[in-house]
Amino acid sequence: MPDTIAGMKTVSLIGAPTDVGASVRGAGMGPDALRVAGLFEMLRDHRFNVIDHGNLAGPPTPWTEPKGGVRHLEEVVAWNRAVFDRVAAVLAAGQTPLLMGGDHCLAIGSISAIARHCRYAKKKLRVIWLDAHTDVNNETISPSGNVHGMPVSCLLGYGPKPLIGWSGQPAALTPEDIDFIGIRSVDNDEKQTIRRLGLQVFDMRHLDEHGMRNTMIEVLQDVDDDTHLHVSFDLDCLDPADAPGVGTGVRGGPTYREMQLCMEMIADTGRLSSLDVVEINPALDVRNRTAELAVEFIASLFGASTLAR
Ligand SMILES: NC(=[NH2+])NCCC[C@H](N)C(=O)O
Ligand SMILES: [Mn+2]
Ligand SMILES: [Mn+2]
Repeated sequence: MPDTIAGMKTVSLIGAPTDVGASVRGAGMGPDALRVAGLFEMLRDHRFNVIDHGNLAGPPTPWTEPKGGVRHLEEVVAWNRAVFDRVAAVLAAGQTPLLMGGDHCLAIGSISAIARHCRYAKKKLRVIWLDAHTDVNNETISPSGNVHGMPVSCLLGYGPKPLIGWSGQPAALTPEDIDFIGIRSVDNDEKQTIRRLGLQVFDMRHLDEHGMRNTMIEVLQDVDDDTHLHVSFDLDCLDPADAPGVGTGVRGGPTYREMQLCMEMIADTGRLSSLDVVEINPALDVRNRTAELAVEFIASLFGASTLAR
């Protein structure tokens, strides 16, 4: 492994087996799919200490219709509370949290805990959001009411009341703290929010025109020694031809090679400090291919390039 991540000694796997923020069932099986695909062994083979904390507990998904524009709010709060508490504990122990979702609503708890940690540790938080979607809906504009389409709004302080302010500040993130990569599905009202907040969205058009290398140089330019880099990796960022096991797949994603380069360039900064791996839906997958692909990309993210020791 490159020396740059030598400081990252213990990776803590946290399973959050729920599809509470989605309307397609199955993302709750994501943590075990990642285990079966060998996530623990891969990290251990790359000389990390790895602790698997097992799965968090939370309420079952009730599969009710949205109320006040939000589906399953009470259960979403309960799951995120569990995620927040465990991610906070792992960070307090000086370990690197790797959240195994579960759907993308869990990024609310995960990134809120990380933002609070960064404030106390005097680190500059930067979030890289790898996704086909910007997930910047809220209860007034969401076409679905699904909270997995709202985590970014909640973290920016614009979501349903019970889901905002968890970091100890009105907003866990400011718009400059987050970069979106791979975007190709944005709802109409989300587009206005993106423009109003000036969010840094590197959509597929941008990747087509500038390539992954130039895009990542731009994204990573101000990452320095004081930066805590968090990656929120929604597997639907990939093309569904490569990653069929997702609930809201959108064709036209980055290629396998482009995604590998993205991961390697993040690894090269030596500043990756936490990770969400979300939206794997084994019920829709083909022989666990999507979880296996995720493990390959996570290996690159943690520094396992072809010529690394
Ligand atoms: N994390 C995800 N897969 N999000 C998909 C969101 C889809 C759509 N924009 C919605 O709000 O319902
Ligand atoms: Mn998505
Ligand atoms: Mn997402």
